[in-house]
Amino acid sequence: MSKVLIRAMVLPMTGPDSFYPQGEIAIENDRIVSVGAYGSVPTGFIPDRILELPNDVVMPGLINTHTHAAMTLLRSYADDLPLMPWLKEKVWPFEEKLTEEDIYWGTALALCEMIRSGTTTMLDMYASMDQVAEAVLMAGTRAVLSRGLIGNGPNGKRALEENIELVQRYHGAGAGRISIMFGPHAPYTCSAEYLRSVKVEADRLGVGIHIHVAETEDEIKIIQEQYGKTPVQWLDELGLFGGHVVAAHCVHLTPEDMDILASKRVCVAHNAESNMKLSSGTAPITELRAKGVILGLGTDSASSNNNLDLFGEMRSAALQQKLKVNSTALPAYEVLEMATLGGAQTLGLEDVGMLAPGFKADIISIDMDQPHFYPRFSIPAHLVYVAHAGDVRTVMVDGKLLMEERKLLTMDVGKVCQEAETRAKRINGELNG
Ligand SMILES: CSC[C@H]1O[C@@H](n2cnc3c(O)ncnc32)[C@H](O)[C@@H]1O
Ligand SMILES: [Zn+2]
Repeated sequence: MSKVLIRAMVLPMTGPDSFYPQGEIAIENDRIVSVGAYGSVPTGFIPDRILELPNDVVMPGLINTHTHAAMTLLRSYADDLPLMPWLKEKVWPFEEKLTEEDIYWGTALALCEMIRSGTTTMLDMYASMDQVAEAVLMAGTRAVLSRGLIGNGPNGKRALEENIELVQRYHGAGAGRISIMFGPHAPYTCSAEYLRSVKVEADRLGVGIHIHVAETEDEIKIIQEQYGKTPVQWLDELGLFGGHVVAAHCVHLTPEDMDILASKRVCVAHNAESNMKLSSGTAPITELRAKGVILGLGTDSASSNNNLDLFGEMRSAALQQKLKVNSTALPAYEVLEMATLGGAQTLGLEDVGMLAPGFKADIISIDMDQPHFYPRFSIPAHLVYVAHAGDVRTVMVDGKLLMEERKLLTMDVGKVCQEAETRAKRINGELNG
C-alpha cells in the first residue's frame, strides 16, 4: 500500500475553468483519491511521501495515439521524401534487417524519450510486438499495442496469427497497463478479404483496430482506381467501422467521409508534424472537431517527425490549424484536451486522461520556474505555445514514479542509447556499406 500527496499548481483537465494555483492530489496505490485546493485531502489520508512542487504545473500524462516506437532506430536516416518513396526506398529495406532485439532496444529508446517528454501512454503499431510489450513492462509506461499487418505481403497470414497471440499473451498485462488492438497497416496494403478477416478476429477477441487512413493524395488515387471510392467509404463499406477503430492521419477527407467517421464513432489520431514532414497535407481537424469526431494527437515515428515530443506536436497542431483556418482555430485548451482526455478516449481508456478521483495516477509535472514561463498569464497557452520536452520534471504512471528531477528511474539511459546507436549503425553498414 502506498500513499502519495502531491502539492503543486494543478491543471486537472476536467474543464477549461478548472485550475488550482495551490493544489493537492492524493494518490493511493495506482489511483487518484482526491484533487483540489490545499486542505482538500480527505481526513485520515496519511501520506508515506509528499512531493512538494510549488513551482510546477501538474497535469495528466500525455497520450501519443499513433506511433511506431522502434523506428527511433531510423531517426534522421530517411529524410526529405514523400511517404511512398520514403517507405519503399528507405524504410522497408531497413526494417527487413531488424532483429527482435533491435526492436526491443529501439522501443526502449523511444520510451526513454517519451518519459522524458511527459508521455505516459502510446498506441504503437509494429512487428515483434512481444519485444515492444516487454520494453513497456520494463519502462513502466502504459501502452496499447497493435501488430502491424501488411496483408498483401508474403507474411500477412502469419502476422495476423501473431496479432491474435499478442492479444492472448499481453491484453491486460502489467496490471492492465497494456492492452492490444489489431493493426492492419492501410487500405493500400491490405486486401478486402484480409481486412474482413481482421475485423472478424477483432470482434471475436473484443479488441479494436488501428489503421492508417487517407494519409496522402497517392493513397486516395490508389483506392479510387482500385475500388472507385475514398478510403473512408471503402473501409466503411467493408464493415471495418462500427467497433472501436483508431484511424491515423485522415488528412484527405470529403465532407461525406467526415460524416461517416462521426456517425461510426471512428477515432482519429492526428499527426501534424509527420503530415508536414512527408508533405502529406493538413488534416481538417477543425471540421472534424465541429462534427464531434473524437481526436487524439500522435507523433507517428521518429523517422517522419523526427522526435516523439508531444509538447512540440501540440504547438505544431495548433499553429497548423491557425494557418489553414484562422487564428481562432484550435485554441490551447482544445489542443491540451487532444493530448490528454481526447487521447484516452481515442484509445478506449476510460480511467486516464484527467486528474479526478478514481482515475489512474498517470501524472506529469512541468517546471514553470524558468524565464520562458514568465509572466504567467495563461497556463494552457504556456503549455501549448511555450513548453518543450525538457521542461518536464516528474513522471508517474499507475502511482509509480518513472522520472524524478529528470532522472529516469526504470531505465539505464546510457545503456539504451549505446545499444540503439550500435544496432542502427550495424544495419546502415549492411545496407549502405
Ligand atoms: C508493419 S508495421 C507498421 C509499418 O508502418 C510503417 N509506417 C510508419 N509510418 C508510416 C506512415 O506515416 N504511413 C504508412 N506507413 C508507415 C512502418 O515503417 C512499418 O513498416
Ligand atoms: Zn504511422
